[in-house]
Amino acid sequence: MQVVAELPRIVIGRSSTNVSCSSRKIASFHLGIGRDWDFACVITRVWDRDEDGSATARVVIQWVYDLAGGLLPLSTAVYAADLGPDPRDLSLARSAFGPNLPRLASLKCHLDPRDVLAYACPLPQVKTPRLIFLITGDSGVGKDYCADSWALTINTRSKAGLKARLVSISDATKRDYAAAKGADLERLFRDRMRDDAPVTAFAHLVSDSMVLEVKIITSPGTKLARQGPSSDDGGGGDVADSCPTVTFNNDKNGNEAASAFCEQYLLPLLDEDFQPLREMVRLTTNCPRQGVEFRDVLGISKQPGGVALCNSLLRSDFAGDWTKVDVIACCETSGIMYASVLATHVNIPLALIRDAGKLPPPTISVSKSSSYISSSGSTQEKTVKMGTDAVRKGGSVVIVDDVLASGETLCTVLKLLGDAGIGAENVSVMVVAELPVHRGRELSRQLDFGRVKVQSLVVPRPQCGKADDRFFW
Ligand SMILES: O=P(O)(O)OC[C@H]1O[C@H](OP(=O)(O)OP(=O)(O)O)[C@H](O)[C@@H]1O
Ligand SMILES: Nc1ncnc2[nH]cnc12
Repeated sequence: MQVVAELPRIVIGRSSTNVSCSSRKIASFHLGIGRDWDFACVITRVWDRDEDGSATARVVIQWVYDLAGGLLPLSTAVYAADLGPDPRDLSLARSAFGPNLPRLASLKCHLDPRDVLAYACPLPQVKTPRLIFLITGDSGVGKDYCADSWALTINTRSKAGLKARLVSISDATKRDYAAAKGADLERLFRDRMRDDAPVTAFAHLVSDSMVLEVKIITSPGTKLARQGPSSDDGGGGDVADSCPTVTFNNDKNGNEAASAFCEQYLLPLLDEDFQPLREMVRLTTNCPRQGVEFRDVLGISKQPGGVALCNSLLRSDFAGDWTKVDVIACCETSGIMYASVLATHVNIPLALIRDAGKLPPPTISVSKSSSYISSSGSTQEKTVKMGTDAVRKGGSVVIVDDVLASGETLCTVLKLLGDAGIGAENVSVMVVAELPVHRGRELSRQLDFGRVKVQSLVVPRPQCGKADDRFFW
């Protein structure tokens, strides 16, 4: 652990036997922190090698930390090398890396998920929010009021002890986010948070979190009464392909209705059962090809109780009414496993969509681009088919799949259903795991399927052993 701080500059050496803060090393610090400093303070104490790990060595090291701790507030910058893994080095790392520290921590988390380079630097834990509720609605419907109420309800009532944090998506938030994630700040500033499809616009930017939209509406009379006639209506109004996760009617004054809504609709989304399912999705890097992160969603079935848990969540999380669903549609291969178990339990027939040549005629067909995982970089196309009698024209269909990634598979199924006379307004989608980074919702919106309600059970957990999973935001 070595530190050079400015005004006064501090060089702190911790080493056994050989004092390593030679003038050569100090010279190299010059390169590390620039030349605009006047002097460096070198703090060094030594112990004999055979006292490594002894009480004496511990006292010596503590002395260095105490002295550095006293001097750091007086410094303006720090040069750091060989920090960690001692957690006491964290404050030195903070001083050394300043506002870049969260970004460095996030990069380390992604590039070294198993913490092989534990000795490189003691970095803070990256806290990834498990779930983000985007509260939307026209100006004056009471977004701030409801957000306050719901955060309070979550913080006091969540059985899993999850904590909610309120954040407004201001320029400052975007700046913090860009610093932490290395995102393109210019683009974040440019892209307005679109009220008509905010999950689509936002989810890929926070791709380790589940993003859900809670839309607040009121009658025009209530809005007028609360806000006055001269208000500027900043919201998007009713948009044809708006598809919020849940909608809250905030016409009644007082907290009672908001709090009851949270209990009924939001708290179940924080159900503890989603967490084990999320953890069952293992990650393999560079599979099936270099640069690809494979999420083994089908592997849930290899874990004790995995299929049963998944099935029960698919059943209970569905925002619609299973008794009004005519058919569950699924596309080979992996989706069929989850769809068939679900179909058995909700007693609904399956419409199987299979590769050409695997279903008896008569069939209808559509061409399909490869899924993100199955494509080998090229744009391969194949034909998939469905029996003409698999769905009734105008019937109500739920598509079930294991993964939503690029959305190619989902859009193919939607096209096929469209050709069979099932309009987007009669279709819902349930997937076990969503990988927002591949922007499947965006593709479905581009192809005019924005009105289709897509629900996913989990966004697989970020592969960082240190993430604090009790942290809701
Ligand atoms: O959103 P997308 O990029 O289309 O990815 C999602 C699809 O990818 C997988 O199918 P795939 O046919 O690759 O593999 P499978 O045979 O295991 O179902 C998965 O089962 C989904 O259907
Ligand atoms: N299991 C998976 N992991 C990663 N990307 C995918 N795209 C489709 N399926 C996927």
